[in-house]
Amino acid sequence: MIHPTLNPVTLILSVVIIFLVLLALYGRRKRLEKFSNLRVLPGPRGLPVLGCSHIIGRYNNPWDGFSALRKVYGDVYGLTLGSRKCVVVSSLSAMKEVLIGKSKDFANRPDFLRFHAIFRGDRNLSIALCDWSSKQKTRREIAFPYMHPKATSLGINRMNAFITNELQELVSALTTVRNQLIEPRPFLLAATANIFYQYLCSKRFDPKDPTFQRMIKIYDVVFKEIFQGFAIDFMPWLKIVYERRLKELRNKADEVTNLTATIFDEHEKTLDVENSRDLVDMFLKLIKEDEGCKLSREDAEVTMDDLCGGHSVLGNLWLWGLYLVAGHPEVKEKILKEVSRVTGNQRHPCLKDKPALPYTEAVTLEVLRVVSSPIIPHVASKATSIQGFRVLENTLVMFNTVDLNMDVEYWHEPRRFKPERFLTKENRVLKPAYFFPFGTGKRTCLGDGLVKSTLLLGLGTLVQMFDICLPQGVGAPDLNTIPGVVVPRNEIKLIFRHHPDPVNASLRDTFLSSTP
Ligand code: HEM
Repeated sequence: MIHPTLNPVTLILSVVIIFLVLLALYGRRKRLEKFSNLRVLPGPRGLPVLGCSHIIGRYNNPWDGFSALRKVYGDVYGLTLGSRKCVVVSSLSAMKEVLIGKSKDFANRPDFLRFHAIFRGDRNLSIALCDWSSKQKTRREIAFPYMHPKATSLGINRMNAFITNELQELVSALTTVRNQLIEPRPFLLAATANIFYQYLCSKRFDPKDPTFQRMIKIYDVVFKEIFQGFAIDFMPWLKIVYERRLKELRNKADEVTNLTATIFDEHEKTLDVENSRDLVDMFLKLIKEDEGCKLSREDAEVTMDDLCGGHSVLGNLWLWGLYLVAGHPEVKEKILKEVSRVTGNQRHPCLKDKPALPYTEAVTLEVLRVVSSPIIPHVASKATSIQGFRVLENTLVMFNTVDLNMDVEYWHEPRRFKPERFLTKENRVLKPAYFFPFGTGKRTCLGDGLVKSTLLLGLGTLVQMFDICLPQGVGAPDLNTIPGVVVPRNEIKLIFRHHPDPVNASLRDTFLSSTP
């Protein structure tokens, strides 16, 4: 019997609402059932507001903190940093599960306020720090082949030409300060910036151009920002305190943005869709011709900011490389011997020489291992699991590659700088599957080709031309303090001496006659 105050419409609505509530409850139960087979992540208990930030904050290098916690909680553990749920993965199988096996579940990036500030207020404009989307798929599909030219292609010839020309410029610049104790960083950054701008945008700057120098400085600041963890990342309510700093960062990034916009304007005026000159042209062509294309000019510009900014990462890695080589005279000797044999010291090495330079290539891999650049954190786009542990949506995943690259299970004497570990008995380069310095899977690095090529020729050429030395009284690099520290904490100083005769005498004379 219908209640006298209940009309049929109200009744039907009530039934529908009850049905929907039951359905939602059933769905939730099903999800919980699916999840109930999963284990709860072990990990330290956090404090209100701070989470476990106070534990990690005790260490000089956060990766030391994450490694210490691994000893207590295992290869996969959870912790909160501020208000963010995080998982730290340290074993090879867990990393592969996240990056390859479940790459779809973990394809997003952290939503840090700093990342928005660096990329025009919207990190999704950037290619490295955006969440996964069809737009990201499109721009990776264009950028990836361009950044990885085939061995016999025109692209590799261009890459080789830009690298070798800039190395000549660099040798000239270093010749003017030979035998002096110098900070090589600005020299290296100018060289890598010009390699990148030429390869990506067909643009070369005079190293003394103030706009160029300012741009390099800005990228240096921005790059340091990206690689440092800040309280605001995990406690976004600190925004009020950081407001000024975020604004400064945004203003700096805007200067670079203006430069890129000018480069795009110049390209647009002379665009020939049949003959793309570079990656800028390829993006402009796509935007012009493909009506359904989700990529805007702003997306393309910020993508270029992002890729060109990679020169700063490479400059720092190269600096670490020179420091490590200078601190290991036996390695320096072997590079010199190999390069001299291959070039006869009548020329500098080029990319065609790569197969004949296995030792120098092994040195580049050893530099990458020792420096152990962290993989940019990933974020779970849905509730999922790692190694049977429950992981909630929006959880941030950090990869402890420092532990992996220093694990005695994989590496003999991991805290020693030994390039030979990457060589087979037949003197061939072998990169083991447990070593992936550029990440792996859906969001793997786009710059690895340029990085490996520049580092190979950069180390080979500079060792060929100079006896690179540490300052007197400075001991060999301490391999306990370098891993995970992408930007050297203290400015590295080196001396570039000319080799005594007869090593590369003719090459050296070329530079001496052309420099004051
Ligand atoms: C100098 C040494 C470098 C190292 C060791 C390095 C390493 C890495 C790593 C580990 C990742 C994360 C992969 C992942 O999340 O799974 C990454 C991402 C990325 N790298 Fe590099 N990188 C280097 C230089 C560069 C350079 C020079 C460029 C630019 C040309 C570049 C462009 C990128 C981009 C765009 C991504 C993000 C890709 C995406 O999210 O889809 N990297 N890199």
